[in-house]
Amino acid sequence: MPEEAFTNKPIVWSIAGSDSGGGAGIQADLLTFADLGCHGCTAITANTAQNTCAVDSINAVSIDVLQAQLQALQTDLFPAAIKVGLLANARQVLAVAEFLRALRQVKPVPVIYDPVAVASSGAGLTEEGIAAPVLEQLLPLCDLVTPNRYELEWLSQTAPAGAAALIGAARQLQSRGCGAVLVTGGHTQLRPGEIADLLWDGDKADWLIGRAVPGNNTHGTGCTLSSAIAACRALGYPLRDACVLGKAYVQRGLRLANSDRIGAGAGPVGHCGWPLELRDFPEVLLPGEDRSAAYGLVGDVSTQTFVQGFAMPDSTELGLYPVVDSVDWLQRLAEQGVRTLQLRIKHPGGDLRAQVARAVDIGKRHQLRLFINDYWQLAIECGAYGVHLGQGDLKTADLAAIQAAGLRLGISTHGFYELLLAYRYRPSYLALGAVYATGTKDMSGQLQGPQKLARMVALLPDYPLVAIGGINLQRVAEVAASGVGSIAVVSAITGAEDYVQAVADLRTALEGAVPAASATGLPC
Ligand SMILES: Cc1ncc(COP(=O)(O)OP(=O)(O)O)c(N)n1
Ligand SMILES: Cc1nc(C(=O)O)sc1CCOP(=O)(O)O
Ligand SMILES: [Mg+2]
Repeated sequence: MPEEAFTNKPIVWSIAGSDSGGGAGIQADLLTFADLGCHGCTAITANTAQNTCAVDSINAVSIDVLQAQLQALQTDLFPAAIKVGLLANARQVLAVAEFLRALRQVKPVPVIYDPVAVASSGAGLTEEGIAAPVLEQLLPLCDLVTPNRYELEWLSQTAPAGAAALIGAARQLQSRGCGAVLVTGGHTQLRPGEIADLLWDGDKADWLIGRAVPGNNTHGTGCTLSSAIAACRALGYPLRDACVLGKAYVQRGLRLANSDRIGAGAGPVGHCGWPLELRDFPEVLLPGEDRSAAYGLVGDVSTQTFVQGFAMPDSTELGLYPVVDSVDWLQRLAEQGVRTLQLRIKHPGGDLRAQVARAVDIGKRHQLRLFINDYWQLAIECGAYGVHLGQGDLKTADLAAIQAAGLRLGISTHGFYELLLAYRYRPSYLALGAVYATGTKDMSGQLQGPQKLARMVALLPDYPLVAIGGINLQRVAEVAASGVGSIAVVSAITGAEDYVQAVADLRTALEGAVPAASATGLPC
């Protein structure tokens, strides 16, 4: 039963070259895997002799030796994700592709390919003639390919000048059969001071914009990024979140290790632990914002950006936050002294406007923080306290009108990418879900669990944050340990035998709960 590895840590493989200087390749990959809580295994493709100044030689291992390593790993240490780096010649490309194809038949595993061809010093790292087997055999087996600008030129056979051309080249490369392409921005500053990576997933271009870090310790950034993404995939993060986290991990390494002095040339990027600080995370570019022209997104749907953000609630701690589907429920819960509530009518019957107006009236009489889900126009018309919108609504709702009317805005998020995107609007609160599976709404594929929740909460410790999804009395302590200031529930109240008791118990549990540094699952 090889795919059931005997391990309680996700196993990640690196199929890559050894860097004798310890800054890139296998050495960087193993440091990254360990740092992010994974066990790293290796299949070495080449033994390079290099230091921080130059690559003196590249010594490819034989196909037998490469296959022997892969075979040994497969029988005992089945991977949860694989990073592929330097492949020294066409024979290696074909052997790795053949192996991955067979492995897929056993169990699909995310494969992240960093198409290393040229060292940052400019030295060529592979034999001529590997582009064709890479494109034809390896690429279709990869979930993500992470070229830098030069590697993109090499593989797409184009010389993209400018952002729009980069998007075109990434599209073209992805159309060769891989799941997505992440073009790293270290070699091209499209705007001063910004290092932007482009993610093309076959559907949509996303720019992840980081800040340039002055300094020379940049060796191994590409290897570290791809191995961090592989580690995050192994830990269960979806691709977009894994890219955001990988970029944050590299940014943190650049920031914290930049005063290190290792070697006379470009020193290694740091490996400094799980990123928990917002300043290391990229900004997600919103289409239609001023600088989007510089990133080739002219003519896209217009988006409003908000320098000042939305009106804030009176407290960052919104407490117990029931989400209910009728005005009667609002009335009942307001009478129980609940202060934050949401009207979420998914199957409207009767006069919707009248229901929203009645809800707003109850809200005013009881001084509620009352959010109206979905119906933002009615919420504005009726003078509601606030509106709650999902990610899809952000493309269609008139956010400027909501803001101008002085309404608060809550936004749903599911994972790091959506959190960073929604945060760009500076809403009145951010909802993080779904913490657990729930019968109320199909959230499969968007479940976070308490540990991921805590890692997201750590980014915005002073911002109003709401946890939602499958939360009940037994889970309140675990959720509140993340430090989140509010807990939204549907069925724990509206499905309870005795809702009065349920409200009392949930409030007591929430008030008695304490944030715990250990909730992130990281060393404190
Ligand atoms: C507090 C809170 N968080 C998330 C949601 C989900 O909102 P949305 O994404 O708009 O999905 P629907 O609720 O409309 O199905 C919420 N309602 N409240
Ligand atoms: C409406 C909703 N939105 C979610 C999100 O994650 O965005 S989870 C969810 C359902 C919450 O219901 P319950 O408390 O019964 O699990
Ligand atoms: Mg909604």
